[in-house]
Formats: sequence, structure tokens, C-alpha cells
Amino acid sequence: MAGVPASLSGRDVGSFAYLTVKDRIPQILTKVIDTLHRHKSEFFEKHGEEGVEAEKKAISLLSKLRNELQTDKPIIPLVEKFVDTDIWNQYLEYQQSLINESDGKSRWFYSPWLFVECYMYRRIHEAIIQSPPINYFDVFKESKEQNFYESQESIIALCTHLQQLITTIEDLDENQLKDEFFKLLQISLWGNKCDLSLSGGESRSQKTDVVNSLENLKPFILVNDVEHLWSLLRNCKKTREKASVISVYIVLDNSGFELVTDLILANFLLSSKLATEVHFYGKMIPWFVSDTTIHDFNWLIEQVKHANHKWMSKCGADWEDYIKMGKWVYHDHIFWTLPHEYCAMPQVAPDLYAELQKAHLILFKGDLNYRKLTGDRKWEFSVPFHQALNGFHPAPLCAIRTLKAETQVGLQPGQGEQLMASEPSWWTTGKYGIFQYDGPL
Ligand SMILES: O=P(O)(O)OC[C@H]1O[C@](O)(CO)[C@@H](O)[C@@H]1O
Ligand SMILES: [Mn+2]
Repeated sequence: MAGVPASLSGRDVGSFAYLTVKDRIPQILTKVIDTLHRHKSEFFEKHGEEGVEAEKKAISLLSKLRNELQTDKPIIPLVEKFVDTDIWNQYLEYQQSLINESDGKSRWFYSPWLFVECYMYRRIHEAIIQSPPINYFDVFKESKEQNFYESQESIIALCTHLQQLITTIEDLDENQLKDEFFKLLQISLWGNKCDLSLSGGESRSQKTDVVNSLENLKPFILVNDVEHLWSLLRNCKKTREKASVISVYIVLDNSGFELVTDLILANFLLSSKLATEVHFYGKMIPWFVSDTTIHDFNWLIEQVKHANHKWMSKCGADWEDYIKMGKWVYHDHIFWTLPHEYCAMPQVAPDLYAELQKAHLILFKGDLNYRKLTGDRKWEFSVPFHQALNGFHPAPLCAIRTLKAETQVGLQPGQGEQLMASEPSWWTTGKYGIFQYDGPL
């Protein structure tokens, strides 16, 4: 692609991409294999000998995958028929066509990191769907659930905070409402620290009191465009006709604690009338360990509803009502688990692009969404976000991300260089975060 920098790649020895392909991804694969092993008796109870055979088959396919990766074998086409198989295989050919060195084959360490990392999760899915009758099995379900359970205290604190806020929301003046909006946005940002793929699938639950940590975390927000979000939604609210809709779309990231923070924010948007509808976008297949699928979304709301805590269960009951009333709508689309950068959406998934164009505001949660928004490239730190989006402008949008990959745009001159000098791992640990807006000001 002309005019854009090179992709991050495992070929840069010592880079975060390299270490991810070399260590983190195989570690995740080993954990997946172990999970299947541990469910052997469950498969036997459910499906008899056939279940055990299927478990063996899935494990052998995954072991083969791990071997391909560790010996840097060529990336091979997908074989099992699924809704996205053809698109994936076309993309594989496209990646191959870009190569003019070595033997002209895409390889794990040689090819763009975004591509091979997505491909790995898609191959895990392939191993599962090739192994009926256990082809429904979500290999990451346990860790997602564990993250939720381990974050109980923080979740109770958040639900209590929200419910108390709602009882006085009508009495708040503009500034107070804005402050509360900013607080819940920050909670949703820091909720993104809790993904499970960065930690190789190990638990990264939320144990501290987030609401009271926000002030201390403020210095770690490197780009903070929340004022634009406020102006945008407040203007929508002021100018809207009685019957008209204000819709905020949230492109979700991780289930567990992060999803709770997103739902709390979505609840506030309705209660404050800053939005009349919230649309959520999740993943169609298990993805990057902790990403939200429809099962995770429904499961989590059910858990919150049945919690043994007054305010928590109130939240769960309200959320279920929002869904029943159509004020909250969950969608999935296969595009979110393709390897394409988002600037390709109008060509690859025009229906989804047209849908997103209806939003008043789109919030993109998490690191992977940021990588796909900006193409996972070696951009200069000071390149404007608008430019890095490379033509992807369906509606006003905001990336809400803690930094877990070596790519960041839209910084002040010298800001990135300074961080680099004082703290070389600043952009890969999740310690820093951004609210980066693109749209009319
Ligand atoms: O859940 P998030 O915020 O998208 O983070 C996932 C991130 O974790 C990692 O997979 C770690 O490898 C990053 O590559 C990726 O961007
Ligand atoms: Mn994720």
C-alpha cells in the first residue's frame, strides 16, 4: 500500500511482535491444548468415546499448528468450510503476493504480525470445528469466567457507584454530569488492562478499587480527547427532536471485568440521556483469549443479574430489560475476526460499514481494535490519527485503548521519544492509555 509505513512484524528480532510470535503465542497454544486435556472426562460424559476421539483430534491439529509456528513453516490455507474460509484464503494469497523475497511464502516470523496473530486464533477455531461433536467448545471460556469471578469486588463497587449515581442523576448540573461521564469513560479505559492474551492467558483480573484510583491514573493518559465526546453527545441531546434517536456503538473487546465497565458506561449513557440506544459489536468466534462473544455477553449479564448483591443484581436486571426493549442491541459480524485493517472495511464488509455510518459515535475498545484502526504499522508518533486511519471514517469515532503493542500515533512532538528514552517498554505493558477521537470538532 502506497503512502503507509511498513507493518509491525516478527522479523524485527527483539521487538514486541517478535517476542509475541516466539513466546506468547506458543504459550497460549500450549494452554489451549492443556484445557482440552482437562475436559476429556466431560467430553466422554457428554458424547462417549466419540467425544474422546474428537478431543484427541483437536489436540493433534493444535500440536501440528504449534510445530508449524515454532519451526516458522509457511502459512497454509484453511481447509474446513466456514462462513469466512474463502475470504481468509483470498487474504492469504494477497499476503503471499506481497512477498518478493525468500521462497515467496508467508511465514510466521516474516509476515505482518497482525496477520499471523489473527491467523493463529482462526486456526485454533478451525481445529475445534474440525473435531465434532466438540465443535461448539470455547477453549477460552474458563479463563474468561475466571476473570469475571476474580473481579467480583471491583464489579460490586462499580455497580454500587452506578446505582447511586442514577438515583441523583436528574439533580446533577451539566458540569457534574460531565465529570461522571469522564469517570466512567476512564473506568472503561482502565478495564482494558485486564485482557488475557498479553499475559499468555494467565489471570489478569481487577482487584483494586478502580473508582478511587482514577485520579492517580490520570498522568498515564497520553491522549485525552474526552471533551470532544462530551461536546458531541451533549449537542446531540440538545438538538434532538423528541422522537429521534442518539445511538452510540461500542466495538467491544474483552469479556469479564472490561465488559462490565463497558456495560456500566452504556447504562450511564442511557440514564443520562446522552444516548437513546447502544449497539454492541462482539466476536463470532473465540478470539485473542478474552474477547467477547454472544455467549460471554449473555452469560455475564445473567451472572450480574443473579449476584447476591442488591446493586449488582439491579444492574443485571436493568441490562436484561434494555436488551428486551431494544435499547441495547448486540450484533456480531465476521469482519471483526478477519485479519484486515479497518480501512479495508468498505470493500470487504460494505454492509458493516454502512451500518457503522448510522452511528452518532463509535467507541473502539482495546488494543487490537487500535492496531486494526491504524493498520498495525510503524507510524511516526506525531502522525495525526486521522491520517493513520487511512480513509476509515464511517462516523465520529474514538479509540479507547491501553497500549499493548508498539504502535501509537497522534502524540505531541517529542512525547513518544521522551517516553522511549525513559521507559522503553512504555507502549507494551498496558500502563498507559489513550482516548483518541476522530470526527468533526
Ligand atoms: O484485548 P486487547 O486490548 O485488544 O489486547 C490484545 C493485545 O494483546 C496482545 O495479543 C499481546 O500479544 C496484543 O498483541 C494485542 O494487541
Ligand atoms: Mn482482547
